Amino acid sequence: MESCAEATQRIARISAHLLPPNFQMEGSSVLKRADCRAKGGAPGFKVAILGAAGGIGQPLAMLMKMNPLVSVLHLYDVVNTPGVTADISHMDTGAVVRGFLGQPQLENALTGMDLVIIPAGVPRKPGMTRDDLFNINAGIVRTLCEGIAKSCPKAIVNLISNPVNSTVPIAAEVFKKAGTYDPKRLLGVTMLDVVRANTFVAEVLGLDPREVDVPVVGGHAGVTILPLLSQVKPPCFFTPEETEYLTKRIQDGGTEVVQAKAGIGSATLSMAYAAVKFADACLRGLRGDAGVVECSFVASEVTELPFFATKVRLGRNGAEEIFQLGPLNEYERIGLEKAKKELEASIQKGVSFIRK
Ligand SMILES: NC(=O)c1ccc[n+]([C@@H]2O[C@H](COP(=O)([O-])OP(=O)(O)OC[C@H]3O[C@@H](n4cnc5c(N)ncnc54)[C@H](O)[C@@H]3O)[C@@H](O)[C@H]2O)c1
Ligand SMILES: O=C(O)C[C@H](O)C(=O)O
Repeated sequence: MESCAEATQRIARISAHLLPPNFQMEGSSVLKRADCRAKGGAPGFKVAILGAAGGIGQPLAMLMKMNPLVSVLHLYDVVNTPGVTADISHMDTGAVVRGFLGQPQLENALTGMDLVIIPAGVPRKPGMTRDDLFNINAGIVRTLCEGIAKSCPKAIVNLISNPVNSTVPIAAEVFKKAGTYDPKRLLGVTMLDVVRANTFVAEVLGLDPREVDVPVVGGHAGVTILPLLSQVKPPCFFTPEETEYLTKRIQDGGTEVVQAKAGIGSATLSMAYAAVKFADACLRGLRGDAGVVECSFVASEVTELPFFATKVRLGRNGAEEIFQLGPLNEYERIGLEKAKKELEASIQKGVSFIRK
């Protein structure tokens, strides 16, 4: 007759074999890495998502698990990562998934990472601006970036948390303080503006959005989002009414979603899609692919401001080349002046938050 202790040991042995080898929670006693045949040694990059249990974090984690360039995926949040990690680890794709819960596990979540994607922080509710998120999200971004400076100072950082126009300068100041700042490796994610611009322009022109390329420059809030409709590919012409409609719709795209969600939050699914599109471009750059170009909010000398979103070429070191704005029409020149005015204040607010 099997004793109670023997039965417990037998069940533990069976469980260890039933659990997928690519699921691990930091501190888990059920399955030790040593018990697994899979060691996560497949070629590819190590990616961490900070804020992985959130509205963006979950679909982003799912899509990154599907990315063949990712060999190891670390999911960090202050809540709910055990469930998200268990769930995503059942996907039969190559990346090994590990979950990390709470501040004491931040260091392990970050150690050895090539790319860190940050969608941690609170989202907007109707009636709020992105700047209204500053008070909460600035502190979150500071803490996470201190962790990056300590545990993976060479990682490329994709910063999604709003207000991006201020959180990127905050991250830069944290890295400067730690002595690890490399401007090429810190990228504010403005890809959703490009994704929206491609979609809305394609709608107006009657084209497939996948054939359309709209540069969106400036920053990521209201008038700082500046679509350059005069530079759309394929080359096309817009009436003044179309230009006004498209510019406003692209600038207010985030608010359109916030209002439609009516208090539940802001864009999550389209953002996860955009974040993966951008992260994939960063990974292709890291791999050494030639000609990887996307828009991003980065340290820049394109204008007199210290940060600005333009097209950048992504390479082994991050944003290796920053492209100039190119020829602007009168409408865009006026938009640029408005964008710079608001951006300057947002950047300064971020810098002061750390320097004060
Ligand atoms: N850059 C963009 O284009 C863009 C687009 C959409 C949303 N956003 C921003 O992304 C952020 C997240 O949006 P969401 O809809 O996923 O919000 P959410 O509230 O659904 O998820 C945020 C997650 O962050 C986690 N979090 C909070 N503090 C943390 C900390 N200190 N460390 C780690 N994780 C922490 C929360 O637990 C939560 O799981 C918001 O600031 C939002 O405004 C940016
Ligand atoms: O609008 C928001 O608050 C979220 C995000 O910045 C967006 O553009 O959808």
